Amino acid sequence: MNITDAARPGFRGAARLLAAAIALTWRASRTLLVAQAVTTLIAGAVPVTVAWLTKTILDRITEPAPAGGLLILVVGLAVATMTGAMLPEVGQYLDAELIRRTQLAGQQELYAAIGRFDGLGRFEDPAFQDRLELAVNNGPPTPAQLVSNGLSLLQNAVTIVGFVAVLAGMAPWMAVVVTVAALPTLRAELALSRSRAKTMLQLGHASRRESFYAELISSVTAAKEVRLYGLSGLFGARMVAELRKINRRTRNLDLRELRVQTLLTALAATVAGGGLVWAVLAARAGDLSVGDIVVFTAAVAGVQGVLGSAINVLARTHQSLLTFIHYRDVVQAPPDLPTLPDRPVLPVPALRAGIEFRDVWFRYNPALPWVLRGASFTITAGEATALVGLNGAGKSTIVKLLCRFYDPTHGAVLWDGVDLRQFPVAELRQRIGAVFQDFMSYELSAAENIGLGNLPSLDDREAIAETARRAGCDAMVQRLPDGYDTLLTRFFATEDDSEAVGVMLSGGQWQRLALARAFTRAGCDLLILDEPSAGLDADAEHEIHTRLRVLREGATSLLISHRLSAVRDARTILVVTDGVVAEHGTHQDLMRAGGRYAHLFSLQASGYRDEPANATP
Ligand SMILES: Nc1ncnc2c1ncn2[C@@H]1O[C@H](COP(=O)(O)OP(=O)(O)OP(=O)(O)O)[C@@H](O)[C@H]1O
Repeated sequence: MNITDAARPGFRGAARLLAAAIALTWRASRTLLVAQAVTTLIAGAVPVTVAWLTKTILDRITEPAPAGGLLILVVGLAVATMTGAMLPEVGQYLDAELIRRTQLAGQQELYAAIGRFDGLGRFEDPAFQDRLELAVNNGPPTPAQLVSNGLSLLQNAVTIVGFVAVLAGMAPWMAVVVTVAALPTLRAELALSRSRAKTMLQLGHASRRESFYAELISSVTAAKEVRLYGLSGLFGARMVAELRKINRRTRNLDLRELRVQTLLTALAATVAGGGLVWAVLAARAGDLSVGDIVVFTAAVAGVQGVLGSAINVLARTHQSLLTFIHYRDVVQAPPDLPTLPDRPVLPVPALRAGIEFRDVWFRYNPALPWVLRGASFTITAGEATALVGLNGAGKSTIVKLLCRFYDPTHGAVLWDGVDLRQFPVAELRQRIGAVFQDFMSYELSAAENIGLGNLPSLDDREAIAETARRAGCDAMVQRLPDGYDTLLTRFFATEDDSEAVGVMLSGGQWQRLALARAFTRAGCDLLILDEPSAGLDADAEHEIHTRLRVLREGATSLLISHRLSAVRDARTILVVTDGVVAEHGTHQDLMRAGGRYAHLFSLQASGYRDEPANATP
C-alpha cells in the first residue's frame, strides 16, 4: 500500500484531501453546510461594517452642519453589533452539529473500509498499525474540522479584504506593511504544524507501547500473572518511560512554538504601535478626522487580529490535512488480497475433488524465515484428514492459508483445481467452518456466542439449541442463570436490565461454545478443527472426539491435534516437518513406515502405559 508522506502532502494532494473532506461533509448534511457557509460570510462582513458605520457616525456628529440620516446609521450600527454578538453562538452550534454528523459518517466509512480488509497482513504490520491508530483516533472528526476551518478562513478573508480596503484608502503603505508583516508568521506556523504532525506519527510506536503497558496493568486478562509475578511495578515503570519519551518530544515542540509566537507577537505590536503614532501625528496636522483615527485603529487591529487568527486556522487546517491523510490512506487502501489479474473471477463451486497445496512457499514477511518451503499435499473431499507436527511446524499457518487470510508467497492453493485467488474471499469463507486454536470468546449472550457462526440464523433460538446439542454444550448452557440469554461477561450489563449479572465461563466451556459456533455451519464444504479439545477434561475430550467422528463422517474436514490418539482414525494423516509434508498416509501406514509420526505416537502411547507391577517401589 502506498502510504503518502505525512509531512508533505503537496499542493495538489492538499486540494484533493480538501475536496474529499468537503464531499464527506456534504454527504453528512448539506443543509448544515450551507447554513454554516452563509453564517460565516455574514460574520466576516460584520467587523468592517461596524467600523465603517462608527466612522461615518462620528464624522457626521463632528461635522459643523450635520447631514441627515444619522438615525438610520445608528440603527444600522446597532443591528450590525447585535448580529456580530449573536453569530458566534449560532456558528458554534452549527459547527458542533456538523462535526457530530460528519464524525458519524466518517466513522461508518472508516470502519466499513477496515472491515473490507480481507487478510491479516495489514493488522500485523506496525507501520500500518500506526496509521490505523491515527486514522481511528483522529480521522472521523477531521473532515468537519477541515470544512469548519475552511469556512473560518473565508470569514477571515472577507474581514481582511474589507479592512485592507479601508486602510488602503487612508494609508496604502500601512496596508502593505501590515500584510507583509504577516508572512513570516504564516511560514513559521506552517513549519510548526508540519513538525507537529511528523512528531505525532513518529510517536505512534511509543504511544501504542504506552497503552499496551497501561492495559497490562489494568486488564482482567493479565491480572492473575501480573499479581502472581509482581509485574505491575515493572510494567508501570515502562509505561511511564514511554510517556516521558512522548512528553519530551511534545514539550520541545511546545517550547519552539512559544519562542516563535513571542517573536511574532512583538513584530505585530511594533507595526500596530508605529501605525498609531503616524495616525495621531496625521490627525494633529489636520490630515485625518476623529472618525478616521477610530477606523484606522480598528482596521490595523482588525487586520492584525484576523490575520493572526487566519494563520492559526491555516496551521490547524494544515495539521488536520496531515491527519486526514491517514484516514484517506485507510479508506482508499487497495484490496489487500487481490484476485489474480490474468484470470477470471469465478463463483466458488461446492467442493467435489479436494483442496491441493501445490508447492506452497510461505513466510509472514520478507524479513522473516520461511514457514512453508514447498509444501504439497491434498485434502480429499468427503474425507477426514489430520495434520500433525511439532510446535511451530506450520499447522496453523496452513489453516490460515486455507481460509485465505494470507496468500502463498510462491505456489498455489487449489480448490478443485482452481486457485483460491480466483474466488471472492467472502464467498470462499462462507463454505468453511472453523474452530481456531485462538478462538474468540465474545462478551455477549450464550446464544449469540453460538449464533454468530451463521448470521442468518442469529435469532433462530431453536437452530442454536440444536447446534449446541450436537456440540454437547446444551446442558451446560441450560444450567446458566438465564440459559441461552445469559450474558457471558462481568463487564457489560444488558441494556434493559442493568442489574443483571453476567457469568464468566471456564476455558473448556468457552471451547465448547466455539465448537458449537463452528457447527452452525453444518454441511459446509470444509470443517477445520485446530486443537478443538485442547482445554477439555478427559471425559469431555473423549465425548467431543466421538461426536466429531460422527460429524466428520462423509464430510471434508481437517483436524489438527497434538493428541495423536484423536487423529489415528483419520483417512489421511499429514505430518508437517521443516515446512513440508514429510509423511502422509493412514495411521497404520505411518506406523509401519516407522518415521516421525511413529516415533511421536509411540512416545505418547508409552506415557499411558502402566508401569509393570514389580517396578513400583
Ligand atoms: N502472524 C505471524 N507473524 C509472524 N510469524 C508467525 C505468525 N504466526 C506464526 N508465525 C510463525 O510461523 C511459524 C509456524 O507457526 P504456526 O502457528 O503455524 O505453527 P503450529 O504448527 O500451528 O504450532 P503449534 O503446534 O504450536 O500450534 C512459527 O515459527 C511462528 O513463530
